[in-house]
Amino acid sequence: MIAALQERFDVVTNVDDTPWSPDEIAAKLAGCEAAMSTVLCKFDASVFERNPQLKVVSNIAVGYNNIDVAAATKHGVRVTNTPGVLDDTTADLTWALLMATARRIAEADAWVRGGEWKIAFGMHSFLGTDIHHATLGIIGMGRIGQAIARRASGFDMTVLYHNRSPLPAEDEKRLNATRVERDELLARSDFVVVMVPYSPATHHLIGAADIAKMKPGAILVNTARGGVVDDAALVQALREGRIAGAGLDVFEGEPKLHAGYLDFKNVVLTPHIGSATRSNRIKMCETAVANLTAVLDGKTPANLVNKELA
Ligand SMILES: O=CC(=O)O
Repeated sequence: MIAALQERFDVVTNVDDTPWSPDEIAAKLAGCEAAMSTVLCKFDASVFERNPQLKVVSNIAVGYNNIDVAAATKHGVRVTNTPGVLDDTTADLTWALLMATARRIAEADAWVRGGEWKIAFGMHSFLGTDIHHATLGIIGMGRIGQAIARRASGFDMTVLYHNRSPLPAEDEKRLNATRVERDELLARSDFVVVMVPYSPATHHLIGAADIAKMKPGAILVNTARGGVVDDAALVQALREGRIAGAGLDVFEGEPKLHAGYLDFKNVVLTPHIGSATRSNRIKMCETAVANLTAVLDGKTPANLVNKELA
């Protein structure tokens, strides 16, 4: 991908996944018209103030909470993202976490590797939670939420969802999903999946009071963004045995983790890998290149976040 960009542009790269600070980004972008970034790099207002020549920040992600979009817009900088291409990949990981938590896969794997398997079939060993015919509640029924719902039909699940606005009736029918209020979803679901973007409005959307409304045997899955779930509240609820477990791919302040999570075998942890398959990452990069190139060619990019700059 970098080679493709180099055919047309002078490219400065940072390929080793070490995030640059806003100050470093501002300095490295001196003279640059375009930036391409992962969610690791924070583009705050100072980056835009110090780089009036900048035309576009092309994020290689669907989320863009690493970018101060209001500041970008104020400086006429287009912000783009990569929606769509990663929906199925992220839905797959969400299901992997849901199933691993329900059936205690990580815990059982560690047990076998630790040489603890002495009796061939344990009548009471690793009893988990049934997924089939259970109720799945999805908070945030955008494209990824819908991809998660589609997968539930193979498990004969009841699918509830909560969204600001209801889906069109034909989509609800196709997904076999029913819109309910958030409290009802929390109270009825065996699996609660959060799939909303992070913003000040969704900060700690799932906090202590919400977890308290969940069924005691329920499992919470977050593959959306750290900060949407209040980690301290979740750790406390797990400590009190309020819910059966959690599958988590994203954390507040990641890669730092709330240390409490490490105390629980009924929590499955992955390091923000929702979109991490080889073919999907290639698609994300291709989309990001197309967005960036469109702006530099004076065209409206397909995935413009600050649409007022179209
Ligand atoms: O977290 C990854 C993304 O937003 O694409």
